[in-house]
Amino acid sequence: MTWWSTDDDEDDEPEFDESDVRVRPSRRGSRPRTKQRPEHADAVAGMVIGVDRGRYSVLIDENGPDERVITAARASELRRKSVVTGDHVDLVGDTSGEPGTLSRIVRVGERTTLLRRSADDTDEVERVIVANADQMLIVVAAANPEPRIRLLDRYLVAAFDAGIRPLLVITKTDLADPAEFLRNFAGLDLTVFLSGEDSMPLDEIARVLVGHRTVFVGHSGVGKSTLVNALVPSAKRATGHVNVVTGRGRHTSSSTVWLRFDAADLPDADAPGARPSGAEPGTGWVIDTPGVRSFGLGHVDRANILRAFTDLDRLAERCPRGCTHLPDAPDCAMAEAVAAGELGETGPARLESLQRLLTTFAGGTAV
Ligand SMILES: Nc1nc2c(ncn2[C@@H]2O[C@H](COP(=O)(O)OP(=O)(O)OP(=O)(O)O)[C@@H](O)[C@H]2O)c(=O)[nH]1
Ligand SMILES: [Zn+2]
Repeated sequence: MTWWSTDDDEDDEPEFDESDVRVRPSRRGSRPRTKQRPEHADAVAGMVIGVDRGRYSVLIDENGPDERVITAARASELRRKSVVTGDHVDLVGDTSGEPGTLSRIVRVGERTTLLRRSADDTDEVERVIVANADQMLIVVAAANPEPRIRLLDRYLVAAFDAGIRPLLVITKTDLADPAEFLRNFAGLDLTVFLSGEDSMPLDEIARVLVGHRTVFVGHSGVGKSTLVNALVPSAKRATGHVNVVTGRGRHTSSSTVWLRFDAADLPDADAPGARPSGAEPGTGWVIDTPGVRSFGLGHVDRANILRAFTDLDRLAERCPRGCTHLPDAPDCAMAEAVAAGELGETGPARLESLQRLLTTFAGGTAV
């Protein structure tokens, strides 16, 4: 997985039934799992950044001299294999991107992460939001609307389940002090940015965006658009109904919008001495989710929640078989270790967070 300990073996990775081919080596190295299709040896690599009625917008030669967005369809040989935004794909046919041309996607690369949601918590049918994002930036307001613990829990579970590292931005700190709210999450290893009307921590956020694909999520009215526009000034023109990604793409019906983040585009980046904290130059992706109104978690596997709490998860093998790890679980090794102070000062808060998430969201059998 992408951000927690990777020393466990490969069996712990989520299994995506579509991942039997890969076009890029995974970060785990290159096990020879590729099904070679020599007939497409000359295929061009790209990344899907929009899906609209069976047509895919694919970015080719990212940051290169021939960068372009082309339109593609799925080759019939892919059969029922799905193609979603964020997928790394291989293309054949006309990849020029000239108006009216259509390329063919012949391979889909193995996904490192997959962010999904259900329609509601009882629905096990999942919809993919984005593949291969490695961070989720959760935007919560300190007030107006009031922050809600359960809502943040919900985002965290979605991130943990996807194998994505969560980050938190608290906006509107000029209206209220979020300290009390944040105390509920003290046990989590969560990076928190505080943002107010006249004090947006753009350089600090920029530093975590460079080199990453970060999905932005947040409830309506929390100031997500304000933040996105500040981080990606060119997005200003793009808010509303037309989503321009690189100036060439138009993607209206997918629930995600890919915006290129470039640290050099931040306000005052060129003014001498204007950036004492100095965001590293570089680019990344801000993936906005204007169409995502809710995060149903009917598909979530409790093992994925546990895995986000590496220190506690390790103790689970000392638990009685079928232990729920909840407050009423007899002889739970986690509770015993925390009570014995084995997990340090933040141990109790971490266990409480884990129990809260397991109680509220985890389906499936006890592990
Ligand atoms: N006081 C204060 N107001 C803010 C701050 N950030 C955003 N706002 C205001 O909050 C309101 C909502 O901001 P938006 O950026 O439109 O919120 P959003 O999360 O994109 O909401 P939707 O557009 O409904 O998805 C706007 O009136 C903003 O000006 C902040 O840090 N402090
Ligand atoms: Zn237990």
